[in-house]
Amino acid sequence: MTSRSPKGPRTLYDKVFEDHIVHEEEGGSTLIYIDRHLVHEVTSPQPFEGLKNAGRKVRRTDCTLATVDHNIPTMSRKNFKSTATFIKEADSRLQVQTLEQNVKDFDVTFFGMTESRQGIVHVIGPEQGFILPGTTVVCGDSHTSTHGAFGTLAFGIGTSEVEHVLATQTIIQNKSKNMRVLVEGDLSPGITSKDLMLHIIGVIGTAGGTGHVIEFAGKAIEQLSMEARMSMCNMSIEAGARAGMIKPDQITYEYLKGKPLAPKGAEWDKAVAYWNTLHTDEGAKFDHEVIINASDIIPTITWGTSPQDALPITASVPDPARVSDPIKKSGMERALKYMGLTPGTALKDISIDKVFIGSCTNSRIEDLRNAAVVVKGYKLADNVKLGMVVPGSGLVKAQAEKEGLDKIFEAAGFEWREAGCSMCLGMNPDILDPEERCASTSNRNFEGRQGANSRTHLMSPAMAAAAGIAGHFVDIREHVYKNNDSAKLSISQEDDKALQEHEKEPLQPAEEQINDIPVSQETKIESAPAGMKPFLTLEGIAALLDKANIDTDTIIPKQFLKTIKKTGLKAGLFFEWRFNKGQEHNLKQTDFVLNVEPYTNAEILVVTGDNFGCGSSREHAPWALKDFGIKCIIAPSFGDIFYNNSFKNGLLPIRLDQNVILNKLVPLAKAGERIIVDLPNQKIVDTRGNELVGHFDVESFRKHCLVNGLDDIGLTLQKEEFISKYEDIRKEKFSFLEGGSKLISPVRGAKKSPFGVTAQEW
Ligand SMILES: CC(C)[C@H](C(=O)O)[C@@H](O)C(=O)O
Ligand code: SF4
Repeated sequence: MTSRSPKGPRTLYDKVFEDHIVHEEEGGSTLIYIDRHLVHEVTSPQPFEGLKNAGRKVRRTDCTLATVDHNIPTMSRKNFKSTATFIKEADSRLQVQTLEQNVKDFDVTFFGMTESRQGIVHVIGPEQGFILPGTTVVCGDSHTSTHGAFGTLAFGIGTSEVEHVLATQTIIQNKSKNMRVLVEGDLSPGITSKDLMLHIIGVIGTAGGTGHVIEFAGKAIEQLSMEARMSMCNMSIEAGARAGMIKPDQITYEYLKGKPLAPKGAEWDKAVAYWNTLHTDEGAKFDHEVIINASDIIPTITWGTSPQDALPITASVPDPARVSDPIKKSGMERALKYMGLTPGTALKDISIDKVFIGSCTNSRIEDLRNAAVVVKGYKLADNVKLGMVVPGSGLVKAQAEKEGLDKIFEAAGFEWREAGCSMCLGMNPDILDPEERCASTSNRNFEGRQGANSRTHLMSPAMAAAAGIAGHFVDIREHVYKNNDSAKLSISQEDDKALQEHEKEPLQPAEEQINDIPVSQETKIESAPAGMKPFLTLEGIAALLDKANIDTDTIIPKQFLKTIKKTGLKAGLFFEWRFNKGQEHNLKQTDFVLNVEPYTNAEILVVTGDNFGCGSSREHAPWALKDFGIKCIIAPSFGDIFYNNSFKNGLLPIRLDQNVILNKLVPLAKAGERIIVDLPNQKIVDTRGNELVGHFDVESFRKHCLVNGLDDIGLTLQKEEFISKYEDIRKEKFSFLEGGSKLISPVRGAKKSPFGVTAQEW
């Protein structure tokens, strides 16, 4: 088994993956080198603590760049004195201060709150030229996929993997499958890459890309700007993909040339010569291909609680009565109830309470320009309580102010804020009140995402801005622009009619996520290091979750991510489902399965729907499940990052065919009977010894680690010889990557920041 593709034409993904192989393990796992590691405050406290405890250092500080974004308030920093006084919320403050301390202790380049290069982690990296074509990029954040716009292999990782990368500059990976989304033809005027991506997710579904790396290709993609490409690749994770990629081209090079960390002179020429080889060869095979006709796409927004609930703006709220699949039907009913919507209502008739323009999907300068041109000369509608514009970085903010965009927004009644994640997930004070409806340019509309019981509709910046002006959703093509040259865009009635009938069934998710290797040989039990308990046989009660697309925001909402520890997360598990706010805001337990006897003692979750653990990379999800007592989850498919994170925490995720789950396991779960999961023999039996599942797949390396309770940082460090050999070759072949974030320098007049690090202005 090798992760190298056979001789012959290769895809863009094959090429980048193969150029980073440090060592191939038995059984298909591969150690790959990581060129760029972005770090933020939410997923880094535990890894840095892990390094400290083990006496390890950050292997390549030049390959690492940190900032603060999720927790920070977005109000004016004019009177900023210190983090201690500026961040009022204690847990948020502690997380930010912990990173401030860690970057000092580990000598990591950091854009803190006192300087203009701070911003959302996925905005600041490209802005500096830190992200270069052909590199491998990771971050403890699912939207790392953004950087695939440069032809990088970029993906989100869990907190354990953050520690692994900090310590070893490598990561253990299984090669994903290749998928291509070919977007043929031209996008119509006014249609953005956000509309295109929402449309694609609506077509393939949130599990459509699971186990794959998607390459976006075709004429419509080639015509997109770098910022528009980033918005698209950003949401590859919402399509379930490991990563999204677009081949680098002239547009990429023009964007990069002159950026502070982009190669210069002869190194630039050497880099471009390499980058020009980064494309899918003629005749290369994709495991899966989807063809989209760009001219089919009209402005698209979401109506439900999953990004795949996307419809053209001309459509109406869908009717569950027309859906036959019982899991889909009940999911849809639940979403409509949550969103407070009635089937048949025209999307354009839905009124809104708030507008959020920001997030790593749509907070770059082009996004702000597109929104500003819409609001220019208008005021927010009377029913709109708040419109917020949150630039992606201090540099975006400065550029927008130079162009006068802030004044346009403020004149219309929008609030102009400082850079950060803000209301995309509301870890800071920017949240919606219960039942408030928001036109949002972010990427996730999960239950509770922007605040408990909040209602999020995803759309492009221009559409969100127009909704703010009108007070309800509008078709941007009908917007009348004031004081500028943008003409009203025309709608082809025919196109609209065809698109109204949009209830397309998402494609089935890939039948297997990763090539599992059944293990026939006996697994040798080695003694486990302290911390991870070996996983052998588990006997326990199974609780049933009859739902698809259970995202990690639902498993553990954002307010529980502010911890700097891995423990004590049980209280937050399925928080919105397990608790209701009673009178005087006392928490009351609901009749959610884990609150009901005997399932309060469940050790196994049996999930009937696809894509359990989709969405965010938060390793807090497996931590919370483990803390509750869950040790094994059985589902038809899992979100890739969650699947990975589970193994790192001794939690066994098992993928089984939906029919097997329904026929063999659901009856026992409903009866509250115990089942036995036998990992060494890879089977499931009942307490009388009857076989329920004769064989389940699990990759041999993962099984080995679980059965032996092994820490994979220790294992990787034993490969030091291979890592340093790779680094020697890299220094020659990819000399233009050397130096990295260490080449960032403070400018003249830089001031000392309150925590003693020189503020870096640019
Ligand atoms: C906090 C972080 C782990 C998370 C992610 O991985 O996506 C966040 O950025 C999000 O958008 O939910
Ligand atoms: S998705 Fe939202 S919370 Fe996550 S990194 Fe992007 S802006 Fe931040």
